Amino acid sequence: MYPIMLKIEQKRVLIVGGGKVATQKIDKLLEQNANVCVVSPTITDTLHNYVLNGQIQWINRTFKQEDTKDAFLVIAATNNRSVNELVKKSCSEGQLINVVDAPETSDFYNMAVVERGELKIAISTEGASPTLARKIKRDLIEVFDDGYEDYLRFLLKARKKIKETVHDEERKNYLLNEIMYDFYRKNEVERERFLENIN
Ligand SMILES: C[C@@]1(CC(=O)O)c2cc3[nH]c(cc4nc(cc5[nH]c(cc(n2)[C@H]1CCC(=O)O)[C@@](C)(CC(=O)O)[C@@H]5CCC(=O)O)C(CC(=O)O)=C4CCC(=O)O)c(CCC(=O)O)c3CC(=O)O
Ligand SMILES: NC(=O)C1=CN([C@@H]2O[C@H](COP(=O)(O)OP(=O)(O)OC[C@H]3O[C@@H](n4cnc5c(N)ncnc54)[C@H](O)[C@@H]3O)[C@@H](O)[C@H]2O)C=CC1
Repeated sequence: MYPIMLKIEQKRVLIVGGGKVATQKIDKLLEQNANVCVVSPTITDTLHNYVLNGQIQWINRTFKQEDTKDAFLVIAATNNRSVNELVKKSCSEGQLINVVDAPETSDFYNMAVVERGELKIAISTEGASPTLARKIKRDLIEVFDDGYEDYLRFLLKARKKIKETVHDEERKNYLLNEIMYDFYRKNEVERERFLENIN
């Protein structure tokens, strides 16, 4: 499997089924501002709230093959294997599909993700053990604490300024490596000082 980051903002995502698993996937899609549409005769209370708040669209009935038309990405998340298979069959070659109970027929898997601002660490076991992926995520949450969010903002600023102001290649590389020291991650005052002294 080929790992990438996918821009999903405003893209049409169809979720078939409105249960526990659908809700878990939709939460993550909404965080990335996807345009989510759910087809299902029943939905969870959480999804109901999203409908009331205008955050998702809900088609209140069972799946029809034409529902997949116009979707960029599709998740078949019903508790009925043959319905999920039909959803997969209804997709065209170019559509990305995830079937929650049939990894072998999916184009992509969802990953366990640790987010610290711009830093995203995604874990996959390629379907072998989603629970291990979740466990590793919990371990990484401890290692990569909240501080990484500010640190990464600093790295972005510093990198930009170094590229704009330092033209000597050797010094540029020196400075880009210098900011990797934990010292800067842990100390805001040192970060400010570093930014002021770039020349
Ligand atoms: C292939 C994949 C396809 C996909 O869903 O994309 C898939 C498939 C299946 N999951 C199943 C079960 C569970 N999945 C979880 C949890 C997560 N599952 C996720 C991803 C993936 N799950 C993809 C591979 C990821 C990888 O391997 O790295 C995570 C990481 C991300 C996410 O869902 O967003 C998220 C944790 C996120 C977090 O904590 O951050 C739990 C635990 C829990 O819910 O607490 C259980 C119950 C325990 C168990 O069964 O192990 C079953 C059996 C269903 C059944 O028996 O009926 C199948 C189907 C099969 O294996 O055939
Ligand atoms: N990939 C993953 O991460 C995981 C996958 N699973 C699998 O996910 C599946 C769904 O699990 P849950 O969400 O817990 O089930 P659930 O019972 O909570 O929800 C099923 C949903 O599918 C809807 N549905 C049923 N027939 C439909 C149809 N013809 N058209 C549209 N919607 C329909 C139901 O109305 C309900 O909203 C299970 O088969 C399970 O094996 C379970 C755990 C994790």
